[in-house]
Amino acid sequence: MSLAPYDILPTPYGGRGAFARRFIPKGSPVLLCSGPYATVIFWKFRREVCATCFAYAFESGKRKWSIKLGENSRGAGGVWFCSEECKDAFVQDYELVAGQGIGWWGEINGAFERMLLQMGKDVKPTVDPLEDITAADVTAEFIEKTWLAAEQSPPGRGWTEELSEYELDTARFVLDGLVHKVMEEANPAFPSLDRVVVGAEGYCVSAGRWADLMELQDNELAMIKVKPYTLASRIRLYRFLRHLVASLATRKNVMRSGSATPEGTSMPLIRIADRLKSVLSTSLAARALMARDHGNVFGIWDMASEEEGSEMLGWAAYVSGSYFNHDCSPNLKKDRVGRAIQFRALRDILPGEEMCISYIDEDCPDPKERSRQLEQDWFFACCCSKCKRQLTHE
Ligand SMILES: C[S@@+](CC[C@H](N)C(=O)[O-])C[C@H]1O[C@@H](n2cnc3c(N)ncnc32)[C@H](O)[C@@H]1O
Repeated sequence: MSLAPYDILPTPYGGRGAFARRFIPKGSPVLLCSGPYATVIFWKFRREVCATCFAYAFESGKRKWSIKLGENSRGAGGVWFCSEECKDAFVQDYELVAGQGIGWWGEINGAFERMLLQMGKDVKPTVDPLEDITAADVTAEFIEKTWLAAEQSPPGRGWTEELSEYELDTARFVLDGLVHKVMEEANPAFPSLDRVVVGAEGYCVSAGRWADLMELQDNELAMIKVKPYTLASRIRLYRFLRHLVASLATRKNVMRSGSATPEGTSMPLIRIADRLKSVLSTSLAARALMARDHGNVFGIWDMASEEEGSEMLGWAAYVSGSYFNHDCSPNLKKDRVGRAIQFRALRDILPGEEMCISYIDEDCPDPKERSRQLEQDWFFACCCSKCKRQLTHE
């Protein structure tokens, strides 16, 4: 029997949601997700935000964090932390075999940075017809054919095409998700994957597994209909990641990080690089992750109050937290607690009641304006009872 105070069940308006199994008093902690499955800290904040607990250096009176993992040379990759404990926790999280280190992780991120150095050099002007599609062109069949064509064209040599900062951050998010997928396959006994406990914080879960992430509703078609240019962008990111992995495979014989094989190569890197290459040989996994990005991820915000104007530092996929649907009169609130995200009851919740957060500013009194925001930014038409009530009484 599940330890959660709610069940995940189909909703009358499609997809699934969380329904209270018992009476939940106001203020009770309902769920604590200890960490996300995939994360990205915006590149411009990489030195200011701890990669483990997301602490923002400015809030501690510092310009940046000084504890770093990775070499100092240009294009070597790197990641910053607020403390040695956070650095150790990061290594533990990515270590395939305890004590072997995460040299392979540095190599992959270094390769990413080297691709950035090549970007924009010797670019031959090309016209991508996908850039000009309109909502009328977008059908499930068209999207399918476009992805198929992308996976059938092999990764060329070198990468010079420019990607926007947002695209690069999305590529880092997707890469992090794929890395977790292949780590999970390489070591299915990874101890932190399925942790579930009930303690003072209520029902607590770990990041979950790829299969859990894939259970979430995807909104590929809905999003591309609203923003047709995202199809070209997603295909570009897929091609970029294939290039990245191809470049790893050709460098493997000169690597010395991680544990050495008799040939002097890095075993964990080869294992991960080969698995990444295989996972990107079709578009399935990268596409599925992108299809669940918008609509399921949570922004990582600094801790400043709303009046002070808080800043978004990145975004993260907290799988278990993503089962909560939106309601314009929510009964749950969420708070970030370091790397974790916690959900609490905003009021008493009755058995059988759906448990929802708000994805937007629910104080907006105009239901049409709220619907517009949800359709434009979240790609769905709101079916909550407040909207239904307000819209039918107009
Ligand atoms: C974070 S997920 C919530 C879990 C999702 N229902 C599932 O089964 O995976 C967000 C998606 O749920 C659906 N959704 C959430 N709140 C909704 C609402 N108030 N009305 C209609 N659909 C909603 C939309 O499809 C949205 O893209």
